Amino acid sequence: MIDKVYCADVKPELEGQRVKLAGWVYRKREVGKKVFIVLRDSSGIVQVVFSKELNEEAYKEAKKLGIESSVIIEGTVKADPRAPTGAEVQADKLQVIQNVDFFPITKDASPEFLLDVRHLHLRSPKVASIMKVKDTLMQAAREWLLQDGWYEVFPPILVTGAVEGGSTLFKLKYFDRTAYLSQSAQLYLEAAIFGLEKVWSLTPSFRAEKSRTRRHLTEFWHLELEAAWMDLWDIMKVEEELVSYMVQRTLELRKSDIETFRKDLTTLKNAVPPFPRISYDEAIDILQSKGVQIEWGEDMGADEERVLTEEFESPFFVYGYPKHIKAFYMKEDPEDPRKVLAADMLAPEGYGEIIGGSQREDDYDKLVQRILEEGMNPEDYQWYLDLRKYGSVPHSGFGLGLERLVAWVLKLDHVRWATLFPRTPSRLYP
Ligand SMILES: NC(=O)C[C@H]([NH3+])C(=O)NS(=O)(=O)OC[C@H]1O[C@@H](n2cnc3c(N)ncnc32)[C@H](O)[C@@H]1O
Ligand SMILES: [Mg+2]
Repeated sequence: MIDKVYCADVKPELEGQRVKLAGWVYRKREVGKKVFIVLRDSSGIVQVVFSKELNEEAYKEAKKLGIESSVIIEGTVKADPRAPTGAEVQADKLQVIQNVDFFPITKDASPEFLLDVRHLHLRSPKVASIMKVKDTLMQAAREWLLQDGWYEVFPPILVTGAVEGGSTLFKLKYFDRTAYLSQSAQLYLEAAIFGLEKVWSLTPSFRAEKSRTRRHLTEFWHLELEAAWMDLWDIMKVEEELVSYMVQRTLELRKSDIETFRKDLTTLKNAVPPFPRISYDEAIDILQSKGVQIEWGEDMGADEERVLTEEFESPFFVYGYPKHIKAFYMKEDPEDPRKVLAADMLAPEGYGEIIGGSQREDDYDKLVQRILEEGMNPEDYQWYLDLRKYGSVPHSGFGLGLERLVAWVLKLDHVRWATLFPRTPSRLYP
């Protein structure tokens, strides 16, 4: 490994020190007998100056450099308030690893072109910031889950049935059988709670969603929790404590990356428990009072949720949805058989649903009935039904869409920017 420092390490207090840097040419300009390079590495950028007077050989080589050329440079740190980071390196040594004559990404590149060359776009500082924020959100989640006594488990991705409706399953040939890509690890997490009680997983989930919205991917990263003995209200508290810790910790560790995307941090700072809670009934009343054409019993889509989020300055819950618009596994509300014990967490600023959660039906016969009502075959879910035969317990859980959380935290205009290689109905390459 090269004995180097990072661009972000080059600060005014290092004035006079000799440093070695390795990275890529991010920007380049020539002024008189000097070449100014903005060098990029994983930590950020720093200005590097090559001058004919200091070292003619390095200066001549620097003149030939193209954008994104990979280089190793050595030189002396000089504090300079005019430099982008307050200090620069006056280089006297340049090793060109690979010179690039033409880099295809230009300033006026369209979003679709950037996605066509996503493998090259990943290196941009803004994309790197998104991925650092996503990394920190998940590191924070792991911190919280560990200290709160949750076990990470590793459920299968190759499965035999739907969790969230058969219409969004990706089917594949599994030897002489049919398999599907997992829509959610939930059912397997429910099996795990009888030994571990509180479990979580981070897996890719797959939805053959034809909806082309700014919040749908066909493959997304799904953080899911499941807990024995918890009811809906318990799991909602877990959700708000986890999301609050993730957001506040990321604000603490990645503030400058976040501010690259949004200046107003109010809603992020407001993400502290208790999050506001409204019932589905209250949500319908609010929407109708704002002129939205929606009746009780109808599902809220992205547009309705966007309107609803205008009422809040923090994430909030909507609970108590009608049974017929929700999944088979959700427990009927004992106080109102038209409803289920389900709650979604919605992010403000128009982002809407980031978490779907519920208390699960723990009665064998009622679950069989719900499976039949949904037109599914109980035999396909025999293993899942068994969990209601051998020491069934009240239990609840939820799934958080990691890209949707990142999109809200950074105010991205589409979840596709929150994942390394987005998958949508029209995009499978690169
Ligand atoms: N363990 C559970 O209880 C999870 C449950 N079985 C489930 O999958 N619920 S969900 O369909 O609302 O999806 C959960 C979250 O997963 C995200 N999600 C769900 N679908 C998508 C798509 N297509 N693209 C991106 N993100 C998506 C979104 O944030 C949802 O709130
Ligand atoms: Mg949902």
